[in-house]
Amino acid sequence: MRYLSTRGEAAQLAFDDVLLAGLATDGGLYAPFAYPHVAPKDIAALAGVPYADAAARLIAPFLTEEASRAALPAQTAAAYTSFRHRAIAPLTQIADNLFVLELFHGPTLAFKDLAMQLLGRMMNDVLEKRNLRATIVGATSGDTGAAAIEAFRGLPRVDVFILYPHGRVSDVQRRQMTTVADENVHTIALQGTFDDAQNILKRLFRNQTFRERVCLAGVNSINWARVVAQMVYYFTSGVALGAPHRHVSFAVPTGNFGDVLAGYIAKHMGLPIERLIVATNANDILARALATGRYEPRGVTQTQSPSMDIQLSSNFERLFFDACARDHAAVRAAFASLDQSGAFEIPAPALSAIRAEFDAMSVGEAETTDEIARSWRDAGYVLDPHTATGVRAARARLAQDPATPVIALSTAHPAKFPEAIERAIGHRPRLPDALAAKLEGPERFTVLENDEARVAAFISERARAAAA
Ligand SMILES: N[C@@H](CCOP(=O)(O)O)C(=O)O
Repeated sequence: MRYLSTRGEAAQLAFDDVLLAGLATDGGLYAPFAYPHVAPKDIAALAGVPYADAAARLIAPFLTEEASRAALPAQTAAAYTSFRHRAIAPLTQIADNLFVLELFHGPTLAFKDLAMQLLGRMMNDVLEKRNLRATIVGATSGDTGAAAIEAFRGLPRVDVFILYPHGRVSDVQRRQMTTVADENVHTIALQGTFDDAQNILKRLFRNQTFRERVCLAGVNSINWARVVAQMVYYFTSGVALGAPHRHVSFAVPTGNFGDVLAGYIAKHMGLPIERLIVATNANDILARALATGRYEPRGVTQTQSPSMDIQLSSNFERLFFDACARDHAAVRAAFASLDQSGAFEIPAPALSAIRAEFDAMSVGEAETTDEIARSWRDAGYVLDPHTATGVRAARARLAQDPATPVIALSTAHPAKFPEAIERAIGHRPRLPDALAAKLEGPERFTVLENDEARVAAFISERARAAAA
């Protein structure tokens, strides 16, 4: 399998190079030339298979080098040992045909661990094989940062710099990043929004001199390996509910569009998915884009689901690329228009293609609180505020099509957002003891203004790859 940039002007790469490259040099995102097909008998054969083995089977066709394919089973086996649930991603039913896929049993209590624990191992192996160092820079609205830090802390070949929006993540999310003492971890509180942080990150990737000097690598879902690792739980949960013999729908709380894109990849590999339902909070660019055909970010609104306080959803570019029949010029024109005039129109055939597979729904603050209270009252189940948007959207889908099961992705543990939970149900969920103890340490972070040059200088001064 080889990879091409959505914008068509960067070198075509093998998987291991894509893993280290992050964003393509032309500003596009890497995508595989084709999605590997999984035959119905091979989907059925995943029933009862341990999660790590299923991951190795499903991810292998995306790798280019034979040696990397050979190393994969050991990497997936190691990646999921730190999870607190034997099933890794268990399903819980909370209403008729409504299931919650619990993706928060990893070390940082969010779905990001499912991919990041594997990515850390894959990247480290490639760096060792090539005798290289890397400087990982990541942008986070709350969960990616902690997961990346946990996956890369203490690794001798890697320095990690995480940019988060100052004052816009929960206390638990912040402490998960700032109480880590390892010297290769640097946490930057950016005076801006997540979109500002991600914009800086993308500009750093397009600054060839900086990119080469620090051996820049990325772990956001701009990195294809993140998306591919997240595709696995769509298969395992779909199979648990009867795939390939039965269709299922998925409701996915969405900010940067990486998680729901992983569902789209699973569908294009052969998993029988009826609908992919995008759930957003008040930051509703995706719901508006699907409804109107105009992709137009507005100012970011702060909500009780901070990880989704995003207006510029990076991975929408990969979907748009496919929806435009992989026309690089159309992608370049759309994203140039976004840069220059702040919006682009989705061409009619592309919009129809997207609407054929996706629904979208924006869930407001009051509805989110109401959904947390309802699921607790009716099912005795505590949803985190992000998951609540997904469950709300799943209920709306079930009202239209009660016969097809809907799996709502539970993206984070409720204990990461105690205030939101207390507001809805009157008490705070407990953090798992091991994590609570870790968060007690002193905090270490640097506040930087929203300025690319300041951030670049901060990183250059500290990145060991730059000094080598
Ligand atoms: N919601 C994310 C934002 C970054 O998303 P990613 O999937 O591209 O890493 C977060 O919690 O940080």
